[in-house]
Amino acid sequence: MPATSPPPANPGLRRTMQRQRAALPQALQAQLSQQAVQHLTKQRAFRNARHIALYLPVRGEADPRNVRQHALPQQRFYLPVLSPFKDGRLWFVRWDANTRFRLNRFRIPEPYPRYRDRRPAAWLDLVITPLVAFDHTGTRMGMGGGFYDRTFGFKRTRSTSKRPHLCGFAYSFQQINYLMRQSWDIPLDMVSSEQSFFHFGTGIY
Ligand SMILES: Nc1nc2c(c(=O)[nH]1)N(C=O)[C@@H](CNc1ccc(C(=O)N[C@@H](CCC(=O)O)C(=O)O)cc1)CN2
Ligand SMILES: Nc1ncnc2c1ncn2[C@@H]1O[C@H](COP(=O)(O)OP(=O)(O)OP(=O)(O)O)[C@@H](O)[C@H]1O
Repeated sequence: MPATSPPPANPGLRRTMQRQRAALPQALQAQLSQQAVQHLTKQRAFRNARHIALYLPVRGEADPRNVRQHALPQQRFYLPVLSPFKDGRLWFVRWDANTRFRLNRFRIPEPYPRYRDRRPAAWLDLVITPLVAFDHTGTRMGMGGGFYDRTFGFKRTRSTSKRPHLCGFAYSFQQINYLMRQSWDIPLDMVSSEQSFFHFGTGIY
């Protein structure tokens, strides 16, 4: 990798992958998502996790919502909310039967950002992340807002604690040979797709 600053993230690839994702027929989205849910929920990383962040899928994203059907009694679920402080970070707010939703500025439903329902990012065990593309080293390309990278930036320096584990959730066609890792990128620890479950690195989950 060159020592000079990296080129900007590839907007052409991002758009192509987003379009391909949105073009999947709905029944196929549901079927592939269900298989990825099965792979994920068999993992020790899932069974050992108590506080788990999911996301509500939009525009053809793989759908992790049925993960909750495999919930163990002690598990609690959370959803990302754009921080009301407009600092480009995500809050994670409890998702249960009482959660009320509104649309955020990207027209994605999110829980009302009630401070008392919020769990700091560092106190989550497992974060299921949406993604546009990923590679075999765990590099993630997202929607381009930098929200997950900013929110989990603390993982870079906290080498003794691997929590929370970041697990991408995707269709296998979203795997790309090689994504340039940017200086701010926080790599994924795992990815679940309909074909496989990937563990990157050597961490014990
Ligand atoms: N389902 C889901 N929820 C999520 C994310 C996500 O990727 N998927 N996010 C992941 O971070 C956060 C929201 N981030 C987002 C960032 C950009 C766009 C988006 O649509 N961007 C437009 C450009 C819009 C603009 O510039 O105003 C685009 O891509 O065309 C959407 C969500 C939190 N919630
Ligand atoms: N820790 C950070 N501090 C400051 N800026 C950041 C940080 N992380 C990302 N950014 C900025 O966010 C922008 C978008 O980053 P990137 O394209 O990697 O987003 P993404 O991971 O695809 O998006 P998302 O996480 O929202 O799905 C970059 O231009 C970068 O400058």
